[in-house]
Amino acid sequence: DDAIVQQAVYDPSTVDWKAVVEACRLIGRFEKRMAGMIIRAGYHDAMSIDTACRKKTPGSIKCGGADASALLSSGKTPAVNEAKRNESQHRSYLRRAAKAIIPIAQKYNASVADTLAVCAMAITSTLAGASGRQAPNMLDLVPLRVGRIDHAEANPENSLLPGEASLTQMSDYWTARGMTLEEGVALLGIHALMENKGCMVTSNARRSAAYGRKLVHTYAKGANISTCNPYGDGVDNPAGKKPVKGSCPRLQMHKLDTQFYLDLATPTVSMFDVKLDVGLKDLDEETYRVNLKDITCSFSSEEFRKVAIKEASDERSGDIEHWPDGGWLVHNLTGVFWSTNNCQGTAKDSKTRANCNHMVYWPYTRLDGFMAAAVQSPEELEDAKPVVDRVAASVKDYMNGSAAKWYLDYAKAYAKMMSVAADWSPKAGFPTFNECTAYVKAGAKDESSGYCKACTRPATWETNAAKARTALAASKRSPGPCPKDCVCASAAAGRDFDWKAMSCGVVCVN
Ligand code: HEM
Repeated sequence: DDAIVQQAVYDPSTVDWKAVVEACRLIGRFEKRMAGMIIRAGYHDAMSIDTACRKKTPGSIKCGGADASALLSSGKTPAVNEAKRNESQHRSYLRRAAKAIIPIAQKYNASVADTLAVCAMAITSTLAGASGRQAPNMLDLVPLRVGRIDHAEANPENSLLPGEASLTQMSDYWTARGMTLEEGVALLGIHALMENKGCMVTSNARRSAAYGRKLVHTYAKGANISTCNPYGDGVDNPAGKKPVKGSCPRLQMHKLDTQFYLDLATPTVSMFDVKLDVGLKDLDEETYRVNLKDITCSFSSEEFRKVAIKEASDERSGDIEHWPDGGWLVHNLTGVFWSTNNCQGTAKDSKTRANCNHMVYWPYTRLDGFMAAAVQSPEELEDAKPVVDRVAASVKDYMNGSAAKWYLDYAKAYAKMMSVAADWSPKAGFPTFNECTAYVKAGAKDESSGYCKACTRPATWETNAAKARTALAASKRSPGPCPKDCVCASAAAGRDFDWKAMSCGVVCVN
């Protein structure tokens, strides 16, 4: 019956979006690294698209898109579980994002896909921005449509761009997904958030036999190593200490500005492969100690650092083979190496010189390195000139332009990316983020409408970071069966949601 199906349609206008945004910001304030992880999760969710499939069957949910399948798909193999794929392994970021996002969606009766899109755009405001300011909330810059429908079925495998792709492949990749190359370049500026930007303070970086003679974060025995973002193991720095300011001019951790483009435009950039094929348990004591520092350095909260230390020590003692999905150190990164020679005053371009005050080694992807080459040494690239020129023009634009311009372009591109292949509810629309505060609660069912009864916001609504902590801790529970009194699941029948794989929470709030 049409009327009943219509009733079951997801209506994003009933969601208290302002509260959703606030909840996302609490997550970011609790652990700054969660910003990068959630932003990356949004990207992986939205752009895992089988473009041939989409061409053949436009709008088919099986072809991929921003449907929260990155967070909801479950199963034993990568084919049916996006979190188990290679590209999802790094620090288990998809799992961490799922644990933060799903409870928020449940609480506010929003789709998980919408919650992920909204959070990924709002959480930027928990990071430092350009010139000592706070980075903007991207939702303040552009409107974001809501009404995405969730699908717990995994999006197609092998549909994300590998880190070693060429510029031509990158151009084709974005174009096939309805995005422009320029939008892709604007999005990649987010790689400013890649981990360990200036965490470690030492001049003793060296080549390591254990790492195949690659330059890594390995240091001469007894080197005086300190971190700009002190970690909380209680040995070198007191637990929970905030990142140091002032004495660490190279610290870029948790800072969202145009540093990515400035780096790409730094003279004497070169790339090398870091094949981390040695597990923690095979490292000598000194190297292990430094690696531990390095690992914990990129987290801002004591809680996440403790987990990182525990998991590293479990891996070292052989209790877990890898952490926790088999992805601890096995991912292959391409390092991008900047000589600082030209920073001492020989560089012709004063703007560039002024901005190359970073460590000699920061991790970026090989693709990022190719983008640097488009600016530095285009003759070395095999890509067609128009592609190289377009990449170089965009990079230079952001290098020379104001951060405000990049923020705006990035926000536009991110909102578009989260929308191009979404499956929309007929009630999709643009929220003002100031809508009603009503939401549904578990247990009671309004017989006349078939929905859960609306209820008012409890007086004890969470307004502080301590509560975000609780939410995170609670979210570590694996999804259980629907509570007995949760009679509202049927209200979501029209939403094509896999209730077996997930808890019933998208409708029912515990
Ligand atoms: C299109 C080509 C892209 C490639 C090849 C790529 C690849 C990668 C790789 C290899 C890493 C590092 C992981 C590691 O250390 O093992 C990374 C990190 C990251 N990527 Fe991308 N990425 C791409 C696009 C994007 C886009 C469009 C976004 C979002 C707008 C994004 C957001 C991030 C973030 C935030 C991180 C750091 C996450 C963290 O805190 O660990 N990436 N990416």
